[in-house]
Amino acid sequence: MSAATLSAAADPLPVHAPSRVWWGLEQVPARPGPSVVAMGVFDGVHRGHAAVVAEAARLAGSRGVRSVVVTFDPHPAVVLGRRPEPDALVSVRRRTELLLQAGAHDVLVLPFTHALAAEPAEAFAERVLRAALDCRAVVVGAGYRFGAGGRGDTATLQRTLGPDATVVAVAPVRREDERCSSTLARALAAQGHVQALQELLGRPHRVEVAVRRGDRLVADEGGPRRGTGVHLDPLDAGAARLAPGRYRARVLPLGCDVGPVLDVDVLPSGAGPALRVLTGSAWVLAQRGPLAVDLLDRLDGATGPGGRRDT
Ligand SMILES: Cc1cc2nc3c(=O)[nH]c(=O)nc-3n(C[C@H](O)[C@H](O)[C@H](O)COP(=O)(O)O)c2cc1C
Ligand SMILES: Nc1ncnc2c1ncn2[C@@H]1O[C@H](COP(=O)(O)OP(=O)(O)OP(=O)(O)O)[C@@H](O)[C@H]1O
Repeated sequence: MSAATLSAAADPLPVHAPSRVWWGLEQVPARPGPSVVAMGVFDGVHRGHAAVVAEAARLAGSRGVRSVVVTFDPHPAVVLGRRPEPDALVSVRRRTELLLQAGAHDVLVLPFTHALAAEPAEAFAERVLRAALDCRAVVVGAGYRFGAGGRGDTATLQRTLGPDATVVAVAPVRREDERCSSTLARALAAQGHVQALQELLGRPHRVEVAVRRGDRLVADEGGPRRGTGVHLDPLDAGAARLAPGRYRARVLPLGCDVGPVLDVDVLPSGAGPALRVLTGSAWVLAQRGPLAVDLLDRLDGATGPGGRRDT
């Protein structure tokens, strides 16, 4: 379909309208305007995901329409019992932010339920992509499967959306010799390989925290040692459990892009990472709002994949 045909279609939401996040299909406006859709889970928004979202944004831009990411939460593998526990790399709220930063105009978060898992791929493409989102093109990674039994693929999308629709399969983005995936990213986080994780994500892995006030243990002047510092509470339980240990991290007021590099402990804990800064406590306590902790290096001897030291 030509750009002219697409722009001639009724579009009550102009392409320059502010970005939106729709929490469920019921929040999608009745006539959202034509779209280019990128589809998948996108936990952590790694470089492979970013390539898919960027391709959707590029196609949408060339056609004068909006790009919409359709994402599922919780992860189908968790809902279907293929993974034992919720272990997302980032919360779904942060995921939506990262998807918008990667170039999506809008994000549709669909609750993944057993009922949805049973829906055939064709029915999903018809109901959500075509009817709700007026989708003119779909972008997924090569080999992406969806729908009941995982039977939907790019051929299913082409057949259901018709010959005028464009279906793009993005070639696998790799880190070293491995395909980037959220599974790999979660494994690197769990092993504390934060440098490798940064290469995979294209940015440092971030944990957002609140400073626990009135709980300062011991002043850190005189050098870091266990039992000193300020506790930081993760803002949401979505972050995958990071390997306990000592890290070097850039600590930033949320929304800013400058801040000091501090030593941070990730403490063993039952419910996600609880953190403690060991240096710069005075700076941390002087901050008013929540902080972002961008993990840069492991300081206590973790080795990278293949035996390479991560520090
Ligand atoms: C619309 C839709 C999207 C899906 N997307 C994903 C996905 O992104 N990643 C994933 O692992 N499974 C996804 N699934 C789950 C599988 O495709 C499939 O439903 C699941 O493997 C259930 O298979 P079963 O019927 O053999 O149990 C999706 C399912 C549906 C219905
Ligand atoms: N390395 C990659 N290169 C290109 N596209 C990718 C890559 N990884 C995932 N995609 C695509 O990005 C979208 C979202 O990916 P999705 O989260 O479903 O897969 P994933 O990263 O392999 O996650 P998981 O490991 O949890 O299954 C899908 O369309 C998927 O095919």
